Amino acid sequence: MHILTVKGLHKSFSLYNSPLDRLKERLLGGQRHRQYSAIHDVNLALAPGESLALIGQNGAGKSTLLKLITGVLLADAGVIERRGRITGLLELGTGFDHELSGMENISVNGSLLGMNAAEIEQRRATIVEFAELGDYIHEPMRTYSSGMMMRLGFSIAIHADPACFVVDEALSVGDARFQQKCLRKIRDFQSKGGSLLFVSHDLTSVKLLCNRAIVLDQGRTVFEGTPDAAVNYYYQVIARLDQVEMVANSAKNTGYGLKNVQILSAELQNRSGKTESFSAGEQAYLNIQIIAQQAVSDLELGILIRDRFGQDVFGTNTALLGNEAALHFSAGQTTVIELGFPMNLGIGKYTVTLALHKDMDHLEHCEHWWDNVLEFEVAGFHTPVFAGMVYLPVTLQQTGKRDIAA
Ligand SMILES: Nc1ncnc2c1ncn2[C@@H]1O[C@H](COP(=O)(O)OP(=O)(O)OP(=O)(O)O)[C@@H](O)[C@H]1O
Repeated sequence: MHILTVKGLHKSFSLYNSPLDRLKERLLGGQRHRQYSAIHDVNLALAPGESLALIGQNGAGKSTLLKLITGVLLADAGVIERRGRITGLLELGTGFDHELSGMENISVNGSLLGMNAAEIEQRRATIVEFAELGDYIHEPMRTYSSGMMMRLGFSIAIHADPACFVVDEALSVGDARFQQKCLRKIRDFQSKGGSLLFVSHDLTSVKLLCNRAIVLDQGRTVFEGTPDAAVNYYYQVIARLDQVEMVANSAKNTGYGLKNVQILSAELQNRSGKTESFSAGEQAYLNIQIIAQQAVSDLELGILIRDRFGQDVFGTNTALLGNEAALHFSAGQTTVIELGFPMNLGIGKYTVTLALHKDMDHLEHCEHWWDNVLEFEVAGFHTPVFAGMVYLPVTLQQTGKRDIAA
């Protein structure tokens, strides 16, 4: 049984060139606007305990979809079935009366979210405590900063006992410490079986918090899958590759790009030769074989290491390394490039992604992006034993020795 089902959802907006056109249309009649389809035939389903991310470029329709799901906007067509309360943090200030105090708004906003008077009173102290607004809780909300508004909005929404919690970019206005506190609260909510709908441009958070993701492009669902796969697809959307090329590439699973120059193979080695298992701190070599079908100059080679959760652990490229000599390839040429680095990573399994592109990143001119070309493991230590994800070569010095004055 799903807690949320969306079927055939459509939403368009009337766009006017100027406010005057809107007025003229009202007074004089005649059409002076054009329809813009912000959400087009979107379908999705969310099971209890599932966490779904919506990713896409600016204007893709993510916020509009969340507003339709939470009932802030009405759809033109389609069905939204909700089982259980859906609350969340949408556009800042939504659902607050700015002339009333924060304390009074707990009642206003709480009842909008579906809490009855008894529930609100029962949770009021917890909501106030979580929001950490001090005496400001008694001031009118028009005096609040956006961060303060976010604190109160988040606190009410998460304490409203939702079945599904919705988070839009609004979370990002909080300061870093409060954001971390919110993320901990979201994880706690998930661990108790709560579902999450999450919109963020922070793709690391998407991978960290969600187990499924949808890519929206111009109001349509263009991809649905694991967060890892969705993020990769999203990069392809940004790189504006055509659909046919994307499908063909994902079927072969050897990456995407123009492929005038492409990575043929890659291999990891230690001092003894080819291996997929390293000790922390051991010297590693990555050998990459590249073939050029056409002559291409000024290419950069990039490497990205991810952990088993798909989180980026380390990434760099020849441009960032300050390698003056970008790579040049002649037609029909095969090249082997070796990257050497100490494997200063903690115990665990990792993947290697490689890219050949122009400039600092692969978003504009991408010759080849090959996701998860290799897997390897760090098991054991060449360094002193350490905890965590990276090895930092710590030095120790005892300085400033002084007797404490009697
Ligand atoms: N009230 C509105 N009136 C007219 N057009 C709107 C309205 N709200 C959204 N749109 C348009 O609908 C499209 C989708 O907007 P939406 O805010 O949902 O995108 P988004 O994916 O959330 O983008 P972002 O990442 O920038 O927040 C955009 O082209 C936007 O201009």
